[in-house]
Amino acid sequence: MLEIISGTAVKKLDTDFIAEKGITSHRLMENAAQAFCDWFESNYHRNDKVGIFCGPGNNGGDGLAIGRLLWRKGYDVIVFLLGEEGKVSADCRLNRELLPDKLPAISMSADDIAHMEFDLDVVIDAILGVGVNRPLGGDFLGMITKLNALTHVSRVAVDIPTGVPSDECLEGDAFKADITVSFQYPKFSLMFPEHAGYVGILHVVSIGIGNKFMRQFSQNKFYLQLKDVVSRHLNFSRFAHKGDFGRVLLVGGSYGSIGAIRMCAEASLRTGSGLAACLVPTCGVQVLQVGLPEVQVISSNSDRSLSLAYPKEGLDRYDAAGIGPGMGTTADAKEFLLDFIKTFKGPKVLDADAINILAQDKEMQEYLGEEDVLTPHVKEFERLVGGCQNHKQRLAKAREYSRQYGCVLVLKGAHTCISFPDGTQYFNSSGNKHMATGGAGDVLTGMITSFLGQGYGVKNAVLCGVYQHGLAGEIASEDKRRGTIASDIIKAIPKSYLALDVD
Ligand SMILES: NC(=O)C1=CN([C@@H]2O[C@H](COP(=O)(O)OP(=O)(O)OC[C@H]3O[C@@H](n4cnc5c(N)ncnc54)[C@H](OP(=O)(O)O)[C@@H]3O)[C@@H](O)[C@H]2O)[C@@H](O)CC1
Ligand SMILES: [K+]
Repeated sequence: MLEIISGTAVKKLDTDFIAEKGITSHRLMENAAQAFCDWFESNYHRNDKVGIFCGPGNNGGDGLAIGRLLWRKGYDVIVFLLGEEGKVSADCRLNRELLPDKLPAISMSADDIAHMEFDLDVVIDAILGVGVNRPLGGDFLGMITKLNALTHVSRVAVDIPTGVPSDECLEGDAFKADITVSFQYPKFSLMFPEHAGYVGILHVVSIGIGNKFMRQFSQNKFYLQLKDVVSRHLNFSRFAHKGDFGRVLLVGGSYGSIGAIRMCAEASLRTGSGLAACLVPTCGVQVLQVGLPEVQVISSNSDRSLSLAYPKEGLDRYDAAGIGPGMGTTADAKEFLLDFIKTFKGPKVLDADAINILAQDKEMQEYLGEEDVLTPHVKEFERLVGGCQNHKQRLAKAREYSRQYGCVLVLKGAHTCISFPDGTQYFNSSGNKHMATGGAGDVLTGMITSFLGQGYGVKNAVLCGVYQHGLAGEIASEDKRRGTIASDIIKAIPKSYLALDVD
């Protein structure tokens, strides 16, 4: 699994790796440039006009090597050089010298930056990488402002968009990439929503530094990819019966919000649960029985909201429970939740209104344990822990919350962050913007609950659930784009098993 290490550790990683492998730093830069070009070739045509903007450090060195390699492949390349002569790093200088004579390279003066017009199809930003140590100003800011204003170009950042610090939140402006191709591991700050408009779509390419080597820089932060979840899935034999696939109970719904629990239950079934039952107020019984004939429905003896008057016998029949979607936060619902948490002994996922209720009742949080999973979005999370200045602080608080209460915390977002009580954090790589739609969270709750019910350990259930939810979203939106709705994600769950090659 890919480690996410600090941007400031890169220099040491670089020198240690070079020393251990007995290679030159130039070779490592060449590997990086080659990895970028391999990705570039499968995404851009040779007749695209490519401008590569190269700064004075090693990020600029990468850009120069990329220019040389793309030019050799027949791309129409032009290189622009920025930065003071005195600051040019050794490998950057070497790559300047290696530029073929026929490859056009232009040193940009302050005057050029102000007045030059660019006629390009693709802009490659190799001005600054993880070495940025202050907000952009002067010529670099002028250049970035100009590049950001260009229309009808595709903007690609090398390693990290110029100006974005690798471990902190951006101050001031930065290059606004459509795509960022990051070397070896995603830099921590690429996970922050504050940087979404600068990073664009993130690709991580390997430059040959093995995981074993990266581990010594570990900060217990990992990037969750497809290959990391496949082996975490359980295999079921031909003789498996519905009991083996688990019985799950989805708890929630209130008058006008029965759809949430329906989506949650349907997602559980599509994820493979042998049996799904819903516990809802009576107003939801008919709706569910007609709308989703595969579920069993039990109800509390109250019409519009769940209440203490619910059937407690037989709860131990269920292997896992998902609680909260559409539940509301009425006094009845609060009483119900406290009682249910005390009564139900199996693993459970708490979502939506269950989290809102927990946030109002600190005492209830003391009942959380290692088999419990909380799945808040950012607003719900801040109701739990208080306001946060930025995502970096939010991630630190998520880690702390999980440690303090001994539960798993899934902070939902573009790179959903899963915090475990041992302090490890996993950042999800799957999913896309089209999943930002009502009900997508209910689907996730149903999926994680399903894996818990199928007998997955809590860690595997959450990692598999979060990754596959994103994958199903990607599949659903392939032909629907912004027209994707949560039910489409549910329908795509079976196909996501095909993509994972899990039967
Ligand atoms: N091990 C790896 O993973 C590998 C890493 N590789 C690559 O190396 C990159 C890191 O290279 P790097 O350390 O040379 O830093 P880089 O980002 O080029 O900038 C340094 C220059 O910027 C300057 N500067 C700073 N802030 C500034 C500002 N606001 N405005 C203006 N100037 C500013 C600073 O000078 P200063 O002004 O601070 O004296 C210095 O001159 C990394 O992102 C990746 O692309 C690959 O080659 C493969 C192996
Ligand atoms: K860059």
